[in-house]
Amino acid sequence: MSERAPIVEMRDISIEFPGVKALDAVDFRLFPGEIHSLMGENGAGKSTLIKALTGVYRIDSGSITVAGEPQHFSGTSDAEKAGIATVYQEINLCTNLTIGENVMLGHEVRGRFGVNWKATNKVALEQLARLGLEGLDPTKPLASLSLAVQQLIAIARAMVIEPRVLVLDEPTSSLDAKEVESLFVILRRLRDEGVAILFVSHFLEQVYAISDRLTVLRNGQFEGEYPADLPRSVLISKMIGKELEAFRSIDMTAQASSAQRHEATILDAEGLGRKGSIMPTDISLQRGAVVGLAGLLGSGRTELARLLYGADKADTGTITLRGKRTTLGSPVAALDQRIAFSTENRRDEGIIGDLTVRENLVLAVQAKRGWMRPLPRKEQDRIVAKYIEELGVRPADPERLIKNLSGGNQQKVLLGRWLATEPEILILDEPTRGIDIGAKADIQETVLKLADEGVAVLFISSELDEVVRICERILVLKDREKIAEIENGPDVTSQTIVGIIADHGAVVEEVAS
Ligand SMILES: Nc1ncnc2c1ncn2[C@@H]1O[C@H](COP(=O)(O)OP(=O)(O)OP(=O)(O)O)[C@@H](O)[C@H]1O
Repeated sequence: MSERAPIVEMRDISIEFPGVKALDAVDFRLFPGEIHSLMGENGAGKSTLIKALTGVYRIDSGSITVAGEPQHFSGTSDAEKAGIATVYQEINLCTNLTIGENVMLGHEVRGRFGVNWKATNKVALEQLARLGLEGLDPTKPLASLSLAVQQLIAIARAMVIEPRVLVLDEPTSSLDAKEVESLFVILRRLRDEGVAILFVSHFLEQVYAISDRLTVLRNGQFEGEYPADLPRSVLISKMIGKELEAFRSIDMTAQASSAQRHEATILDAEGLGRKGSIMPTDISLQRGAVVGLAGLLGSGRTELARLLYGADKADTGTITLRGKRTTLGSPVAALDQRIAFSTENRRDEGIIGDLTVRENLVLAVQAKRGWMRPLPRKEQDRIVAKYIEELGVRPADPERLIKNLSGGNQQKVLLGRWLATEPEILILDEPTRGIDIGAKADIQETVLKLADEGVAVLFISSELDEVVRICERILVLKDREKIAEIENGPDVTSQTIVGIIADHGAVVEEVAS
């Protein structure tokens, strides 16, 4: 590949934020017709490099050339003009418009009397067909599509400008396995047409499945550029800068410790359900046990969790907490009962960007005490120091605005916020999403440690491997219904769960149907 000229060449790129050198003399090359993954731990500088390439950030020094032309981006439209299109993690589409309007937004075909919708929809259809989505009707509302298909629409929209480079920042973080495969079919198709694709994901499996080459960043520096057949252990050690044995194997910890524990039921829900959200379900949580909720997106995992911590009201069933019938009217009432919930949706429900790491971390403790009784600063400092250390938040600066931390580090602060309330029941919804492999192991270990200390944990994750690794009991949900509950053991693998879901027989949505 390297005999050909790169379409993008970034040389010696540096970007500094107050107190952090986010990129330090980084080189990066992208070739036409390749899928290239940018790899690195949380905070390594991946998003910053992408933002430099897409014109969101100005570079402090270095040079960017696209197709041999030197570029000086002072905004995203400059990057677009140079042929660089971006699809961000949070899809920027308008749900109140049609599919065609979304694809063509800003590029509508105009006639003498304004927009010619017939012609616009025709072009939209061609764009969709290019991605193999010809089955979709451009005149239908966008809202009629699943989130996964909306993501494909976002790509169709990005492709309208006929870009030479397509940048995808964590495009798979809310897709299930089948949806990821549909996305990959489309990416391969575009690659084969000669588009250069830059891909960021924390899912190693996916990186290996889709990439031709990899660039690794570490601590804001260029670590290396490799073909994508680099052995995994080598890749990981390049990302974390240590040999792999520094990694702890925690596979057996869950099963060993669960055998020793006396498990007392702390929460027992019977027939808990809510119309349109989750069918009546039995679930019980024990002190010292990690119970997993597995299932595809939309299977009702989060909906069930919301009933357990009082965010939604159940319309059937009962909750017995510490032996007493209870109704939890709100999340604050749940906190009073020492039930904490960490959400998967860190941007909308979790993180408050304009507050510092310290303020974000103590928020739940403060809410629990009541806002009239401010937490003494000394106590705040103690809590903050403890969780920054335990969870390895980087940079370890409590006074930094949280919006300036990398996504993975924000996720760690969010987890710390709930741990700080010292819950007896901890509900974690996708706690390791967007988190690099080193930090993931740290969080999994923290969860097991909490269980060892007697906390009852409900662990929700789309990554079945992770559920199997740390949960001792697993509830499998499908189509808003519990379809199985299994004890974990040496014979249980992620394939066992996939099998349970597949055998249950319902049809998974086809992308273009
Ligand atoms: N706007 C900003 N102001 C100050 N510091 C920032 C800003 N954006 C990023 N940083 C810092 O720059 C460094 C690189 O962050 P970046 O978001 O590029 O990492 P990343 O590799 O994308 O991480 P993740 O995998 O967690 O998303 C981090 O230390 C981060 O805290």
